[in-house]
Amino acid sequence: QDISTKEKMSAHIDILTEDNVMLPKDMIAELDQLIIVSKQNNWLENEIKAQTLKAEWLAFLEKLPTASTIVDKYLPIAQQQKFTRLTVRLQLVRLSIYDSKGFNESVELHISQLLDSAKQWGTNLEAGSIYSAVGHSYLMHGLLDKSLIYLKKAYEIFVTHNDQANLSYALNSMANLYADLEDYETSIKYLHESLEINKAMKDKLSSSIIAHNLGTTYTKISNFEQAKSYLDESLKLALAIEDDIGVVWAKHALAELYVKRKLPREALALFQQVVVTFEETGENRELFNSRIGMFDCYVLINELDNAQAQIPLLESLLKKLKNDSYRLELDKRISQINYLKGDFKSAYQALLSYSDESERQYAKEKRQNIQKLKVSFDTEIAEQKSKALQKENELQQLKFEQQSNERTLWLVISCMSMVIIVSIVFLLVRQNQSKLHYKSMALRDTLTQAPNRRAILHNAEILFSQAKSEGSSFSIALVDLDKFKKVNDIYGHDVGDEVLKSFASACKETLRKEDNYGRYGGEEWLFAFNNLAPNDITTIFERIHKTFNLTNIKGYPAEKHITFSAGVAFSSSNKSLQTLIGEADSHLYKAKETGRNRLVFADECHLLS
Ligand SMILES: Nc1nc2c(ncn2[C@@H]2O[C@H](COP(=O)(O)OP(=O)(O)OP(=O)(O)O)[C@@H](O)[C@H]2O)c(=O)[nH]1
Repeated sequence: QDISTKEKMSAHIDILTEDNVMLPKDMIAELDQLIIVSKQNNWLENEIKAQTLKAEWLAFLEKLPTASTIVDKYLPIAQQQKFTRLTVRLQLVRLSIYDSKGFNESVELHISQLLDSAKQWGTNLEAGSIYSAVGHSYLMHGLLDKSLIYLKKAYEIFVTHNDQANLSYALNSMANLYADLEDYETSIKYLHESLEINKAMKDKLSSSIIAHNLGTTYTKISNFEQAKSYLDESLKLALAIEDDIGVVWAKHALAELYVKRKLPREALALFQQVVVTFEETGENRELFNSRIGMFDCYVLINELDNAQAQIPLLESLLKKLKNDSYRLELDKRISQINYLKGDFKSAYQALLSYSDESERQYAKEKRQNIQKLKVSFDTEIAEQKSKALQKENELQQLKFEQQSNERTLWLVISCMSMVIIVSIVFLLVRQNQSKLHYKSMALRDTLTQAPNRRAILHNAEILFSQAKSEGSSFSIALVDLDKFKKVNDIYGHDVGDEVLKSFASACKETLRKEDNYGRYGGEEWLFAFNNLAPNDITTIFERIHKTFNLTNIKGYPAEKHITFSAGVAFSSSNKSLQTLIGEADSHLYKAKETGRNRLVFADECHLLS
């Protein structure tokens, strides 16, 4: 392999990580080589990558102390260098090491840390690996409900990513779980699925392990035919890949199957083979189990001396194992062999010891179960608490969102209210304005914009009453434009209109605020004055006359003057306004009669200049 550059070596280690075919010992040898090269070149990431893969393999081969040394050294470095994926993998190796020491608080703590980091990975493969390892760990410690939760989580992630290798591992763990629940049918179903995947991947090592599991499970349900076929397959695969441990395990399982099938000689032959290997590898647990198997076989074929010969060997193994359940197994056999050999006293003593040990173990197991339940219960409570906290946070968040929505709603409502209020105010103002407009229209002459007949009569009435109550003088003047018909006839009605407008403007410009005037009808105008002497009235009309004739009237020749005539009447004690107007009218008539362009009072006349 070309490992001449850092990148090439890294890619090569990735290929090794995916490799399912290589023999374990070749894999370890290759990794050791890569570790040396990366150390020489200072390729730290490659070194950790290779060490991680090596630790995974060692843990898988149950070489836990060596795996542990690697994890202790490289996990802190991976964390420090922020090699997150490698960190997760090393943490999982550490979990499997802790697992082997039994369920305790450090396992629980490690699991909760791993689950925390799994959350950060979402549905990535890393999260799947964590869930799978956690599920496996719970499974090992008999916490089956928890195990199932995490194995299923892992299973879903692996299906999504189509990660066959991990999928088969999760399936295998699930199969073990159902076997523990004594639901062997489900267990076998998962094992078959897992085996198919591994066969498709040509992963002989995993296939051998799963075939072994299938064989032992079929043994449990006494389906000896299937059991034999899968154990044979497992043995064949293990031999093909020179997996010594796999070979021994398969033979061991076959031997147990033969014991169950009451074929002690066949079983014995296999046990005799496996003990040699277990003695070499120092796997004392398996060695002990095999020697117990041999003992049982010798008893079955009635070779009691050979059976008895196993006892001291088992005793010395037990010293190394320091396991109470093995003590029980051994006491049972000691009692049995003494009984069979007729040494009833020793048999009885061994039975007593068996019974005491059994009682002690039962009590211990009970305590352990209680402890286990307690840990499980505490975890459950912690989980519930964290869930409650999460829910509370979610609620808080919702509340906050609701509040902000409410605030927005109120803002919208306030804005809308403001808009509505402004609109209403606007409409009210408009309405008021138009009311004023209509009011002004009702009191104003539309052509000249001067007060109309209604207005001038109304104003005159007010002034008249005021003068009466104050005892001041009040006078009325009725004015009529001279020969206005001619203006219309000669210059047109429009020009006539312009003349009327000019007269109105001349009046407005000239008169004081307190004087009142208005268009009485056609070209006739009514004026109402308070506190004015005839002279004052004359001055006013002179001024109006002047202003009127100085005004440039559109369509009317400037040199041609328009004159007007007026009849003035003064109030006296009991005259009404109408009487006064009537008087003024007759004075106007007089003015017209006497030559126009003049003011006629009751007894005097004034010519306008
Ligand atoms: N252009 C115009 N003419 C009007 C209006 N109102 C009345 N007139 C005209 O004013 C004229 C009034 O004429 P008359 O009352 O006969 O008298 P006159 O021609 O003014 O002559 P004297 O009053 O005798 O000086 C009529 O021809 C009306 O049609 C108006 O609003 N616009």
